[in-house]
Amino acid sequence: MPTPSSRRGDIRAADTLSHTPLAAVERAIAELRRGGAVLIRDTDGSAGLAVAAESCGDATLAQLRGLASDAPVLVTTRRRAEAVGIEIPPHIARGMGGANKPVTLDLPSGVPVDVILRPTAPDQAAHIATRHLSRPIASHAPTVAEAAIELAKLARLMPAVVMGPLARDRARPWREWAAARDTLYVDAADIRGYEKLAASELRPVADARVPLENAENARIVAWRPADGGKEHLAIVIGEIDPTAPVLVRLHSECFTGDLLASLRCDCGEQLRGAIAEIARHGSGVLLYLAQEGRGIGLVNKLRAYQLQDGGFDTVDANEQLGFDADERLYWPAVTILRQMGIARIRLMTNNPEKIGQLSSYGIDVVERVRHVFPANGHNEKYLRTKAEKSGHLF
Ligand SMILES: Nc1nc2c(ncn2[C@@H]2O[C@H](COP(=O)(O)OP(=O)(O)OP(=O)(O)O)[C@@H](O)[C@H]2O)c(=O)[nH]1
Ligand SMILES: [Zn+2]
Repeated sequence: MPTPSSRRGDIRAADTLSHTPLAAVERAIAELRRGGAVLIRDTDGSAGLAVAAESCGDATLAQLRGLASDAPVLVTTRRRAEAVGIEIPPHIARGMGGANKPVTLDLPSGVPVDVILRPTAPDQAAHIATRHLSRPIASHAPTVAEAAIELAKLARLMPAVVMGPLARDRARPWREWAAARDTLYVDAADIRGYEKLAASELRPVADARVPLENAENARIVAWRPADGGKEHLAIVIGEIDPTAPVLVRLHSECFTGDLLASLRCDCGEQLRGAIAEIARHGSGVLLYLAQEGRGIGLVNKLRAYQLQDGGFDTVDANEQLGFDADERLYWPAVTILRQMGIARIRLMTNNPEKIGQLSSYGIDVVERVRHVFPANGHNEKYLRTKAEKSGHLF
Protein backbone atom coordinates (compact mmCIF):
# COMPACT_ATOMS: atom_id res chain seq x y z
CA MET A 1 0.00 0.00 0.00
CA PRO A 2 1.37 3.44 -0.83
CA THR A 3 1.92 5.54 2.24
CA PRO A 4 0.44 9.01 2.58
CA SER A 5 3.98 10.40 2.57
CA SER A 6 4.86 8.86 -0.82
CA ARG A 7 1.53 10.21 -2.09
CA ARG A 8 2.76 13.68 -1.22
CA GLY A 9 6.04 12.87 -2.91
CA ASP A 10 8.20 13.44 0.17
CA ILE A 11 11.90 13.64 -0.56
CA ARG A 12 13.91 10.52 0.21
CA ALA A 13 17.61 9.86 0.10
CA ALA A 14 18.82 6.67 -1.56
CA ASP A 15 21.87 4.50 -1.20
CA THR A 16 22.84 4.55 -4.84
CA LEU A 17 25.96 2.44 -4.24
CA SER A 18 23.70 -0.57 -3.77
CA HIS A 19 22.57 -0.38 -7.40
CA THR A 20 25.65 -1.80 -9.03
CA PRO A 21 23.99 -3.27 -12.16
CA LEU A 22 22.45 0.13 -12.86
CA ALA A 23 25.71 1.93 -12.21
CA ALA A 24 27.60 -0.38 -14.58
CA VAL A 25 25.14 0.30 -17.39
CA GLU A 26 25.01 4.02 -16.68
CA ARG A 27 28.82 4.21 -16.91
CA ALA A 28 28.77 2.16 -20.11
CA ILE A 29 26.24 4.59 -21.61
CA ALA A 30 28.53 7.53 -20.85
CA GLU A 31 31.55 5.65 -22.20
CA LEU A 32 29.76 4.83 -25.45
CA ARG A 33 28.68 8.45 -25.85
CA ARG A 34 32.23 9.74 -25.38
CA GLY A 35 33.58 7.28 -27.94
CA GLY A 36 35.18 4.69 -25.68
CA ALA A 37 35.02 0.90 -25.96
CA VAL A 38 32.87 -1.18 -23.60
CA LEU A 39 33.40 -4.88 -22.98
CA ILE A 40 30.04 -6.67 -22.96
CA ARG A 41 29.93 -10.24 -21.72
CA ASP A 42 27.10 -12.76 -21.50
CA THR A 43 26.69 -15.72 -19.17
CA ASP A 44 27.55 -18.25 -21.92
CA GLY A 45 31.07 -16.81 -22.04
CA SER A 46 30.57 -14.86 -25.27
CA ALA A 47 31.98 -11.35 -25.26
CA GLY A 48 32.74 -8.40 -27.49
CA LEU A 49 34.13 -4.89 -27.39
CA ALA A 50 31.58 -2.32 -28.53
CA VAL A 51 32.15 1.23 -29.79
CA ALA A 52 29.32 3.46 -31.04
CA ALA A 53 29.50 3.76 -34.82
CA GLU A 54 28.84 7.48 -34.38
CA SER A 55 32.17 7.98 -32.66
CA CYS A 56 34.37 5.31 -34.19
CA GLY A 57 37.11 7.03 -36.18
CA ASP A 58 40.26 5.43 -37.61
CA ALA A 59 42.23 5.65 -34.35
CA THR A 60 39.47 3.94 -32.34
CA LEU A 61 39.13 1.26 -35.00
CA ALA A 62 42.88 0.57 -34.89
CA GLN A 63 42.69 0.32 -31.09
CA LEU A 64 39.80 -2.12 -31.37
CA ARG A 65 41.76 -4.25 -33.83
CA GLY A 66 44.60 -4.42 -31.30
CA LEU A 67 42.35 -5.60 -28.48
CA ALA A 68 39.92 -7.93 -30.26
CA SER A 69 40.58 -11.55 -31.18
CA ASP A 70 39.13 -11.14 -34.66
CA ALA A 71 38.48 -8.41 -37.25
CA PRO A 72 35.88 -5.84 -36.13
CA VAL A 73 32.36 -6.13 -37.52
CA LEU A 74 29.51 -3.68 -37.77
CA VAL A 75 26.29 -4.41 -35.89
CA THR A 76 23.08 -2.56 -36.63
CA THR A 77 19.38 -3.35 -36.65
CA ARG A 78 17.59 -5.18 -39.41
CA ARG A 79 15.64 -2.03 -40.30
CA ARG A 80 18.76 0.12 -40.62
CA ALA A 81 20.53 -2.52 -42.72
CA GLU A 82 17.53 -2.75 -45.03
CA ALA A 83 17.21 1.05 -45.16
CA VAL A 84 20.71 1.33 -46.61
CA GLY A 85 19.94 -1.33 -49.18
CA ILE A 86 21.46 -4.43 -47.60
CA GLU A 87 19.54 -7.61 -48.31
CA ILE A 88 19.12 -9.98 -45.40
CA PRO A 89 19.67 -13.56 -46.62
CA PRO A 90 16.68 -15.85 -45.89
CA HIS A 91 18.58 -18.06 -43.41
CA ILE A 92 19.44 -15.01 -41.26
CA ALA A 93 15.98 -13.40 -41.69
CA ARG A 94 14.28 -16.63 -40.58
CA GLY A 95 16.06 -16.50 -37.22
CA MET A 96 14.67 -12.99 -36.61
CA GLY A 97 11.01 -13.92 -37.03
CA GLY A 98 10.24 -10.54 -38.55
CA ALA A 99 11.55 -8.59 -35.55
CA ASN A 100 13.92 -5.63 -35.72
CA LYS A 101 16.84 -7.74 -34.49
CA PRO A 102 20.55 -6.95 -34.81
CA VAL A 103 22.32 -7.74 -38.05
CA THR A 104 26.09 -8.27 -38.20
CA LEU A 105 27.94 -6.95 -41.23
CA ASP A 106 31.44 -7.62 -42.38
CA LEU A 107 33.55 -4.45 -42.16
CA PRO A 108 36.34 -4.68 -44.73
CA SER A 109 39.35 -2.57 -43.83
CA GLY A 110 39.32 0.83 -45.50
CA VAL A 111 35.53 1.12 -45.35
CA PRO A 112 34.47 4.20 -43.41
CA VAL A 113 32.30 3.18 -40.46
CA ASP A 114 30.01 6.16 -40.92
CA VAL A 115 28.64 4.62 -44.10
CA ILE A 116 25.97 3.07 -41.91
CA LEU A 117 25.03 6.45 -40.46
CA ARG A 118 24.49 8.54 -43.56
CA PRO A 119 20.88 9.63 -43.96
CA THR A 120 19.22 8.01 -46.91
CA ALA A 121 16.69 9.98 -48.91
CA PRO A 122 14.11 7.88 -50.76
CA ASP A 123 15.35 9.01 -54.17
CA GLN A 124 19.00 8.19 -53.35
CA ALA A 125 18.93 4.43 -53.70
CA ALA A 126 21.03 3.36 -50.78
CA HIS A 127 23.93 2.26 -52.87
CA ILE A 128 26.42 3.95 -50.55
CA ALA A 129 26.24 1.11 -48.10
CA THR A 130 25.91 -1.73 -50.55
CA ARG A 131 29.00 -0.52 -52.38
CA HIS A 132 31.06 -0.62 -49.22
CA LEU A 133 29.59 -3.19 -46.90
CA SER A 134 29.33 -6.83 -47.78
CA ARG A 135 26.43 -9.09 -46.93
CA PRO A 136 25.30 -9.90 -43.39
CA ILE A 137 27.21 -12.65 -41.65
CA ALA A 138 26.24 -14.90 -38.75
CA SER A 139 27.10 -13.21 -35.47
CA HIS A 140 29.68 -14.93 -33.27
CA ALA A 141 27.83 -13.64 -30.18
CA PRO A 142 24.19 -12.72 -31.00
CA THR A 143 23.12 -11.91 -27.43
CA VAL A 144 26.14 -9.65 -26.96
CA ALA A 145 25.32 -7.93 -30.28
CA GLU A 146 21.74 -7.41 -29.12
CA ALA A 147 22.90 -5.95 -25.81
CA ALA A 148 25.28 -3.61 -27.64
CA ILE A 149 22.44 -2.25 -29.78
CA GLU A 150 20.30 -1.83 -26.67
CA LEU A 151 23.15 0.09 -25.02
CA ALA A 152 23.46 2.40 -28.05
CA LYS A 153 19.71 3.08 -27.86
CA LEU A 154 19.90 3.78 -24.13
CA ALA A 155 22.69 6.24 -24.95
CA ARG A 156 20.29 7.88 -27.45
CA LEU A 157 22.76 7.17 -30.25
CA MET A 158 22.08 5.57 -33.62
CA PRO A 159 21.53 1.80 -33.26
CA ALA A 160 24.86 0.94 -34.86
CA VAL A 161 28.03 -0.26 -33.14
CA VAL A 162 31.44 -1.48 -34.22
CA MET A 163 32.13 -4.72 -32.41
CA GLY A 164 35.55 -6.21 -31.76
CA PRO A 165 34.88 -9.95 -31.31
CA LEU A 166 36.49 -11.72 -28.35
CA ALA A 167 36.98 -15.48 -28.24
CA ARG A 168 34.26 -17.22 -26.23
CA ASP A 169 35.76 -18.23 -22.92
CA ARG A 170 33.69 -19.00 -19.83
CA ALA A 171 36.68 -19.28 -17.53
CA ARG A 172 38.44 -16.06 -18.46
CA PRO A 173 38.07 -13.31 -15.84
CA TRP A 174 36.76 -10.71 -18.35
CA ARG A 175 36.25 -8.05 -15.72
CA GLU A 176 39.95 -8.14 -14.80
CA TRP A 177 40.93 -8.40 -18.47
CA ALA A 178 38.97 -5.21 -19.19
CA ALA A 179 40.33 -3.38 -16.12
CA ALA A 180 43.91 -4.18 -17.16
CA ARG A 181 43.19 -2.51 -20.50
CA ASP A 182 41.45 0.53 -19.00
CA THR A 183 38.17 -0.59 -20.58
CA LEU A 184 34.71 -0.59 -19.00
CA TYR A 185 33.05 -3.94 -18.38
CA VAL A 186 29.29 -4.60 -18.34
CA ASP A 187 27.16 -7.76 -18.24
CA ALA A 188 24.69 -8.22 -21.11
CA ALA A 189 22.04 -9.25 -18.57
CA ASP A 190 22.40 -5.90 -16.78
CA ILE A 191 21.79 -4.05 -20.05
CA ARG A 192 18.70 -6.19 -20.72
CA GLY A 193 17.25 -5.54 -17.26
CA TYR A 194 18.26 -1.89 -17.06
CA GLU A 195 15.16 0.01 -18.15
CA LYS A 196 12.80 -1.92 -15.93
CA LEU A 197 15.09 -1.77 -12.91
CA ALA A 198 15.77 1.96 -13.33
CA ALA A 199 12.03 2.65 -13.61
CA SER A 200 11.13 0.48 -10.62
CA GLU A 201 13.26 2.52 -8.28
CA LEU A 202 12.14 6.06 -9.02
CA ARG A 203 12.07 8.31 -5.98
CA PRO A 204 10.86 11.86 -5.45
CA VAL A 205 13.77 14.28 -5.07
CA ALA A 206 12.08 17.69 -5.18
CA ASP A 207 8.54 18.96 -4.66
CA ALA A 208 7.65 22.62 -5.19
CA ARG A 209 4.59 24.80 -5.63
CA VAL A 210 4.69 26.32 -9.13
CA PRO A 211 1.61 28.39 -10.08
CA LEU A 212 1.01 27.98 -13.80
CA GLU A 213 -0.73 30.37 -16.17
CA ASN A 214 -3.85 28.22 -16.43
CA ALA A 215 -3.45 26.24 -13.23
CA GLU A 216 -2.42 28.33 -10.27
CA ASN A 217 -2.78 25.51 -7.76
CA ALA A 218 0.02 23.37 -9.21
CA ARG A 219 3.03 21.54 -7.78
CA ILE A 220 5.92 19.94 -9.62
CA VAL A 221 7.40 16.77 -8.17
CA ALA A 222 10.64 15.49 -9.72
CA TRP A 223 11.16 11.72 -9.76
CA ARG A 224 14.73 10.49 -10.19
CA PRO A 225 15.57 7.01 -11.52
CA ALA A 226 17.94 4.95 -9.39
CA ASP A 227 20.64 5.19 -12.07
CA GLY A 228 20.79 8.95 -11.61
CA GLY A 229 19.44 9.45 -15.13
CA LYS A 230 17.12 12.21 -16.26
CA GLU A 231 14.17 12.97 -13.96
CA HIS A 232 10.50 12.54 -14.88
CA LEU A 233 8.17 15.27 -13.60
CA ALA A 234 4.71 14.99 -12.09
CA ILE A 235 2.70 18.21 -12.47
CA VAL A 236 0.09 17.82 -9.76
CA ILE A 237 -2.88 20.16 -10.05
CA GLY A 238 -5.35 20.64 -7.19
CA GLU A 239 -5.89 18.06 -4.46
CA ILE A 240 -5.76 14.47 -5.73
CA ASP A 241 -8.34 12.04 -4.38
CA PRO A 242 -6.97 8.57 -5.14
CA THR A 243 -10.21 6.92 -4.01
CA ALA A 244 -11.87 8.19 -7.22
CA PRO A 245 -10.55 7.87 -10.81
CA VAL A 246 -7.91 10.58 -11.31
CA LEU A 247 -7.68 12.65 -14.52
CA VAL A 248 -4.19 11.87 -15.92
CA ARG A 249 -2.20 12.94 -18.95
CA LEU A 250 1.03 11.15 -19.95
CA HIS A 251 3.08 13.63 -21.94
CA SER A 252 6.36 12.60 -23.55
CA GLU A 253 8.98 15.32 -23.60
CA CYS A 254 9.21 17.25 -26.88
CA PHE A 255 11.82 20.01 -26.75
CA THR A 256 10.81 21.40 -30.13
CA GLY A 257 7.05 21.38 -29.52
CA ASP A 258 6.92 22.10 -25.79
CA LEU A 259 9.58 24.82 -25.61
CA LEU A 260 9.92 26.23 -29.10
CA ALA A 261 6.26 25.86 -30.17
CA SER A 262 7.33 23.87 -33.24
CA LEU A 263 4.48 23.36 -35.68
CA ARG A 264 5.79 19.96 -36.86
CA CYS A 265 3.82 18.19 -34.13
CA ASP A 266 0.92 18.84 -31.74
CA CYS A 267 2.88 18.49 -28.48
CA GLY A 268 2.95 22.13 -27.34
CA GLU A 269 -0.80 22.50 -27.66
CA GLN A 270 -1.39 19.14 -26.03
CA LEU A 271 0.83 20.08 -23.09
CA ARG A 272 -0.76 23.44 -22.38
CA GLY A 273 -4.22 22.12 -23.27
CA ALA A 274 -3.90 19.27 -20.80
CA ILE A 275 -2.83 21.57 -17.96
CA ALA A 276 -5.76 23.89 -18.62
CA GLU A 277 -8.19 20.97 -18.90
CA ILE A 278 -7.03 19.38 -15.63
CA ALA A 279 -7.30 22.75 -13.86
CA ARG A 280 -10.83 23.23 -15.23
CA HIS A 281 -11.73 19.77 -13.94
CA GLY A 282 -10.37 20.70 -10.50
CA SER A 283 -7.58 18.19 -10.04
CA GLY A 284 -5.37 15.68 -11.81
CA VAL A 285 -1.80 14.85 -12.79
CA LEU A 286 0.28 15.45 -15.88
CA LEU A 287 3.32 13.18 -16.04
CA TYR A 288 6.04 14.86 -18.08
CA LEU A 289 8.10 11.86 -19.15
CA ALA A 290 11.74 12.04 -20.22
CA GLN A 291 11.06 10.18 -23.46
CA GLU A 292 11.99 12.75 -26.10
CA GLY A 293 11.24 11.73 -29.68
CA ARG A 294 9.10 8.72 -28.69
CA GLY A 295 12.13 7.40 -26.82
CA ILE A 296 14.87 7.89 -29.45
CA GLY A 297 16.17 11.20 -28.09
CA LEU A 298 16.28 14.71 -29.52
CA VAL A 299 19.27 14.22 -31.83
CA ASN A 300 17.76 11.15 -33.47
CA LYS A 301 14.40 12.94 -33.72
CA LEU A 302 16.12 15.74 -35.65
CA ARG A 303 17.62 13.08 -37.93
CA ALA A 304 14.13 11.66 -38.40
CA TYR A 305 12.86 15.15 -39.29
CA GLN A 306 15.55 15.38 -41.96
CA LEU A 307 14.28 12.12 -43.44
CA GLN A 308 10.68 13.36 -43.22
CA ASP A 309 11.68 16.39 -45.28
CA GLY A 310 12.88 13.85 -47.86
CA GLY A 311 9.42 12.26 -48.03
CA PHE A 312 9.21 9.67 -45.25
CA ASP A 313 6.41 9.87 -42.70
CA THR A 314 7.02 9.93 -38.93
CA VAL A 315 6.81 6.12 -38.59
CA ASP A 316 8.96 5.27 -41.63
CA ALA A 317 11.60 7.83 -40.63
CA ASN A 318 12.11 6.14 -37.24
CA GLU A 319 12.37 2.78 -38.97
CA GLN A 320 14.80 4.09 -41.60
CA LEU A 321 17.12 5.12 -38.78
CA GLY A 322 16.90 1.59 -37.43
CA PHE A 323 14.50 2.14 -34.52
CA ASP A 324 11.00 0.89 -33.93
CA ALA A 325 8.22 3.38 -34.70
CA ASP A 326 7.78 3.97 -30.97
CA GLU A 327 10.48 3.03 -28.47
CA ARG A 328 8.62 4.14 -25.35
CA LEU A 329 7.92 1.99 -22.33
CA TYR A 330 5.56 3.22 -19.65
CA TRP A 331 7.15 1.60 -16.58
CA PRO A 332 8.24 5.00 -15.19
CA ALA A 333 4.69 6.32 -15.51
CA VAL A 334 3.27 3.25 -13.77
CA THR A 335 5.81 3.45 -10.94
CA ILE A 336 5.05 7.12 -10.28
CA LEU A 337 1.28 6.59 -10.36
CA ARG A 338 1.62 3.65 -7.95
CA GLN A 339 3.82 5.64 -5.59
CA MET A 340 1.24 8.43 -5.64
CA GLY A 341 -1.41 5.89 -4.69
CA ILE A 342 -3.25 6.30 -8.00
CA ALA A 343 -4.65 3.02 -9.35
CA ARG A 344 -7.73 4.16 -11.34
CA ILE A 345 -7.45 6.85 -13.98
CA ARG A 346 -9.27 8.74 -16.70
CA LEU A 347 -6.52 8.98 -19.31
CA MET A 348 -6.28 11.95 -21.67
CA THR A 349 -4.94 10.41 -24.86
CA ASN A 350 -5.63 9.37 -28.43
CA ASN A 351 -2.95 6.69 -28.36
CA PRO A 352 -4.29 3.16 -27.75
CA GLU A 353 -0.77 1.91 -26.97
CA LYS A 354 -0.68 4.05 -23.82
CA ILE A 355 -3.98 2.55 -22.64
CA GLY A 356 -2.76 -0.98 -23.45
CA GLN A 357 0.57 -0.62 -21.68
CA LEU A 358 -0.83 1.03 -18.53
CA SER A 359 -3.58 -1.59 -18.29
CA SER A 360 -1.10 -4.43 -18.73
CA TYR A 361 0.92 -3.06 -15.79
CA GLY A 362 -2.17 -3.00 -13.55
CA ILE A 363 -3.42 0.58 -13.85
CA ASP A 364 -7.20 0.62 -14.33
CA VAL A 365 -7.97 3.00 -17.22
CA VAL A 366 -11.67 3.54 -16.56
CA GLU A 367 -12.09 6.07 -19.38
CA ARG A 368 -10.22 7.50 -22.34
CA VAL A 369 -10.58 11.28 -22.54
CA ARG A 370 -10.10 12.54 -26.10
CA HIS A 371 -7.21 15.02 -26.41
CA VAL A 372 -7.28 16.44 -29.93
CA PHE A 373 -6.29 19.85 -31.31
CA PRO A 374 -6.87 21.20 -34.82
CA ALA A 375 -4.08 20.82 -37.38
CA ASN A 376 -1.92 23.91 -37.89
CA GLY A 377 -0.93 23.89 -41.56
CA HIS A 378 2.35 22.00 -40.92
CA ASN A 379 1.36 18.89 -38.98
CA GLU A 380 -1.46 17.41 -41.11
CA LYS A 381 0.68 14.55 -42.40
CA TYR A 382 2.03 13.83 -38.91
CA LEU A 383 -1.49 13.58 -37.47
CA ARG A 384 -2.75 11.54 -40.44
CA THR A 385 0.13 9.07 -40.08
CA LYS A 386 -0.64 8.63 -36.38
CA ALA A 387 -4.25 7.80 -37.25
CA GLU A 388 -3.43 5.52 -40.19
CA LYS A 389 -0.36 3.71 -38.89
CA SER A 390 -0.32 3.99 -35.10
CA GLY A 391 -4.06 3.54 -34.60
CA HIS A 392 -4.60 6.92 -32.94
CA LEU A 393 -8.25 7.57 -32.14
CA PHE A 394 -8.92 11.09 -33.41
N1 LIG B 1 10.69 10.13 -33.42
C1 LIG B 1 9.81 11.12 -33.53
N2 LIG B 1 9.25 11.60 -32.42
C2 LIG B 1 8.35 12.58 -32.56
C3 LIG B 1 8.00 13.14 -33.80
N3 LIG B 1 7.10 14.12 -33.58
C4 LIG B 1 6.89 14.16 -32.25
N4 LIG B 1 7.64 13.24 -31.63
C5 LIG B 1 7.70 12.87 -30.22
O1 LIG B 1 6.52 12.17 -29.91
C6 LIG B 1 6.22 12.34 -28.56
C7 LIG B 1 4.77 12.83 -28.48
O2 LIG B 1 4.19 12.03 -27.63
P1 LIG B 1 2.74 12.19 -27.00
O3 LIG B 1 2.41 13.62 -26.74
O4 LIG B 1 2.75 11.24 -25.87
O5 LIG B 1 1.77 11.75 -28.17
P2 LIG B 1 1.15 10.41 -28.66
O6 LIG B 1 2.02 9.23 -28.53
O7 LIG B 1 0.65 10.72 -30.03
O8 LIG B 1 -0.08 10.16 -27.72
P3 LIG B 1 -1.29 11.09 -27.32
O9 LIG B 1 -0.92 12.52 -27.54
O10 LIG B 1 -1.52 10.76 -25.90
O11 LIG B 1 -2.44 10.70 -28.16
C8 LIG B 1 7.21 13.33 -28.00
O12 LIG B 1 8.24 12.63 -27.32
C9 LIG B 1 7.77 14.00 -29.25
O13 LIG B 1 9.10 14.44 -29.09
C10 LIG B 1 8.62 12.60 -34.95
O14 LIG B 1 8.34 12.97 -36.09
N5 LIG B 1 9.51 11.60 -34.76
ZN1 LIG C 1 6.33 17.23 -30.47
